[in-house]
Amino acid sequence: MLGAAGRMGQTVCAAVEAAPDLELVARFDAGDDFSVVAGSGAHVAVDFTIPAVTEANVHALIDAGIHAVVGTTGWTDESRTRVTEHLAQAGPASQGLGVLIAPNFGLSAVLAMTFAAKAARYFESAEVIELHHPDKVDAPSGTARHTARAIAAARAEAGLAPSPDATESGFEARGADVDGVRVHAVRLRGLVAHEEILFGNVGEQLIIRQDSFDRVSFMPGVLLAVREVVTRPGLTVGLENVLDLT
Ligand SMILES: NC(=O)C1=CN([C@@H]2O[C@H](COP(=O)(O)OP(=O)(O)OC[C@H]3O[C@@H](n4cnc5c(N)ncnc54)[C@H](OP(=O)(O)O)[C@@H]3O)[C@@H](O)[C@H]2O)C=CC1
Ligand SMILES: O=C(O)C1=N[C@H](C(=O)O)C[C@H](O)C1
Repeated sequence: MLGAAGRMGQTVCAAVEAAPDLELVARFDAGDDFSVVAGSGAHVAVDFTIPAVTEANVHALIDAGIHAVVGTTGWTDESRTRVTEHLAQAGPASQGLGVLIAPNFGLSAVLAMTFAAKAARYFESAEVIELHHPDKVDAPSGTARHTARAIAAARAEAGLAPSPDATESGFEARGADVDGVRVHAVRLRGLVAHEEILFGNVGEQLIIRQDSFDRVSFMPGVLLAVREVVTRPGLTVGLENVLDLT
């Protein structure tokens, strides 16, 4: 487990230790030598660290011949491409390795994203609001970015015009622009991880909302990914692929 002492890391360690078919063989954190992982005999590593280090961790795991399940945010098209290329060029010890990166392992979040992508083509307006605990270091959330990109792709495929918006000044109040979809981030003590996707037409509105009230909500998805990644060579992005929701 990479990031073992973190909020997600501790929860994953407990879930793995409670799973009869899995064994926790190494806990790795900031300042530790990577030999803790490389020499552990691990088949699969789970990374919940920080955006600044997660890509380097994945490259080190590929070099060590260890499959990777990644929940850490901060991934870009470029960093994902580098992982795909590394997997393709990997030596004999790393042949057939799988890397599964998911912006969200919660079933409610994965379903919300899937439903939003399906709904996107039918509405003139679409915006995303993500709401999180105030200790989160990045904004907007990886989940909200993934959601907005999927909405944008569906809108583009359907030939929709940009969401109407007459705003002339004060654009900073309109949230981040993710591929033309506005994303708003709330940070509030008491929250864990929540997302609302709003769609509007003249005279009607659809709101899709999901709430992770506890980090245990991510664990079935993380454990499913740990079991599945060994059967999926190459890079997989999004748990929706494992759940057959695409
Ligand atoms: N995909 C999903 O379903 C979910 C994704 N996340 C994402 O997971 C990530 C972690 O979230 P969370 O657990 O809340 O964050 P935390 O800050 O609680 O945990 C991060 C952990 O990573 C450790 N760390 C920092 N640098 C390194 C390093 N170089 N090598 C190894 N470990 C390091 C930190 O140690 P230290 O504190 O000593 O620096 C800390 O223990 C975030 O990007 C978050 O957005 C979160 C929840 C669900
Ligand atoms: O930092 C968090 O807590 C979470 N991060 C992920 C994200 O940025 O989407 C997943 C979930 O929202 C919790």
